[in-house]
Order: sequence, then structure tokens, then C-alpha cells
Amino acid sequence: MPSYLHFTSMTLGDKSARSLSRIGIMGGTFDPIHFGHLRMAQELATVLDLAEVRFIPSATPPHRDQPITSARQRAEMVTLAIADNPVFKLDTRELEREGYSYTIDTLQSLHEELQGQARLYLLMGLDAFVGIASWHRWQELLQLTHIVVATRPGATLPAGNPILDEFLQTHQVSSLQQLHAQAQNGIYMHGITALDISATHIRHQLHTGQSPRYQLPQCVLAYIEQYSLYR
Ligand SMILES: Nc1ncnc2c1ncn2[C@@H]1O[C@H](COP(=O)(O)OP(=O)(O)OP(=O)(O)O)[C@@H](O)[C@H]1O
Ligand SMILES: O=C(O)c1ccc[n+]([C@@H]2O[C@H](COP(=O)([O-])O)[C@@H](O)[C@H]2O)c1
Repeated sequence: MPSYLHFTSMTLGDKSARSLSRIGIMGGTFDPIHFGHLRMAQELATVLDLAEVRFIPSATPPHRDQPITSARQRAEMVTLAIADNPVFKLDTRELEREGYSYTIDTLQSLHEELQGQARLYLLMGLDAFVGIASWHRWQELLQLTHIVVATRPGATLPAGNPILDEFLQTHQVSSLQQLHAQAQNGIYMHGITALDISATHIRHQLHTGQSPRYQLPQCVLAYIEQYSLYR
């Protein structure tokens, strides 16, 4: 093949792959949403060059106690928290589904909606990743998305866990270039600013009459106070 033709086809190939937008999927209970979630989404959106991050509150989380506040209230708190960021979007598909909010179902429904026009990056903290082998149909997740894991204070990878070790050995990539070269199927670990904030601690503070101020957006705290949540 003449060298100019080879060059042209490579350029077109790169362009078409890059023109697919990258969408970050930020699932959570968000009971309530706080700066740990928002900062993680912001830092990963920057490093991955994401066109958008979808915040997807789970209606019925599969692996934990059920939320204190209603799905509608959690969605409203997310709406308030992300209102000033055009990259952040609320996605209510899990709230509209019956039954447990399994991530595999969410990824499948996103694929149906996006029709191959975007690549998915499932964002999660290290504490969530450590439990991933207990997720519903977890071995199919990477057929639909990349997984990007952010550090979280207090969370570490357990030593000598054969399932997680093999999952990482098979799928972990060490560079962003490698990650973006694949359509899905990669795991990428990224260190973010350590914010030792959790919704559990915020709920405890509210329940015991302490102020959780400066751990979550003021507009979310105002909403919590307006409806006397978590008392
Ligand atoms: N401070 C944080 N730093 C990094 N990741 C976080 C932080 N807080 C939450 N995450 C991640 O955000 C996602 C959603 O978390 P979730 O809504 O369960 O918040 P949480 O603070 O862990 O809540 P809870 O205390 O009720 O379990 C998970 O992937 C979790 O790992
Ligand atoms: O699909 C599953 O089986 C599954 C099991 C545990 C957690 N998840 C998802 O992981 C995300 C973070 O969960 P959580 O419990 O830390 O809020 C949230 O989107 C959950 O729906 C998903």
C-alpha cells in the first residue's frame, strides 16, 4: 500500500474512534450526595476527557440497607448538587425500573439508548470495586463498559483475593492511552484527592444534631433542612 494511503486510513480510523463521546456512569445511593461524589466525578471527568457524567441514583440498591430518603428526594438532591455543572447530568432510569437496581441492566439500557455512539466508563470508588465479584452478572460488566476505580480514604485492595487478582490481571491497563484504545473491557485505577466524606457519617451527624456543613453543597443541606431529613 502506498504510504500516503496507509497514513490516510490511520487518520480516519483515529478520528472515528475519537469522535465517539465518552460518558462516565456514576451510580450510587446518594443518600445524600456529597463532595466525595462530586469531586470524584469532576477529577475523573477531567482525566478521562468525558463529554458527560451521568449520575444514576439507584432505586433499590442490591447490596445494602435500603435508603432512608425516597428515590424522588435523592434525585432532587442530585439535581440541586449538579445544577451548575453542564457536564453533569441526572439519569433517572434506575428509578423508573422495578426490582433491584442492577448495574448490568443499567449498562444494557444505556447501550440500547446510545446505539454505539458513545463509550461508557463506569466510575466507582475503591470500596465499591472491592465488592464487585458479588454484583449481579459481574463478569459481563466489562463487555459493556470500562471500569474506572478512584481511590477512597479507608479503602484498600485486599491482599491475596484470587478472584479480584485474576480480574485485575486480565483487564487492568496502566495508561489512559491503552484504556481509550479499547472500546470496553479495561480497568483503570486513578488516585484522586482524598476526601474522607461518607453519606453514612453525614446521616449520623444529622441524626445526632451535629452539622455536616462543608461536606456537601449548601443547597443540598438547605433541602435536607427544609424537609427535616435524616432526623
Ligand atoms: N469520599 C469518597 N471518595 C471516593 N469515592 C467515593 C466517596 N464517597 C462515595 N464514593 C463512591 O461513590 C459511589 C456511590 O457511593 P454512595 O452513594 O454509596 O456513597 P457513600 O458515601 O459510600 O454512602 P454510604 O455511606 O451510605 O454507603 C461509590 O462508587 C463510592 O465508592
Ligand atoms: O449490580 C449489582 O449487583 C450491584 C451491587 C452493588 C452495587 N451496585 C452499584 O454500585 C453503585 C454504588 O453502590 P453503593 O451501594 O455504594 O451506593 C450503585 O450504582 C449500585 O447500584 C451494583
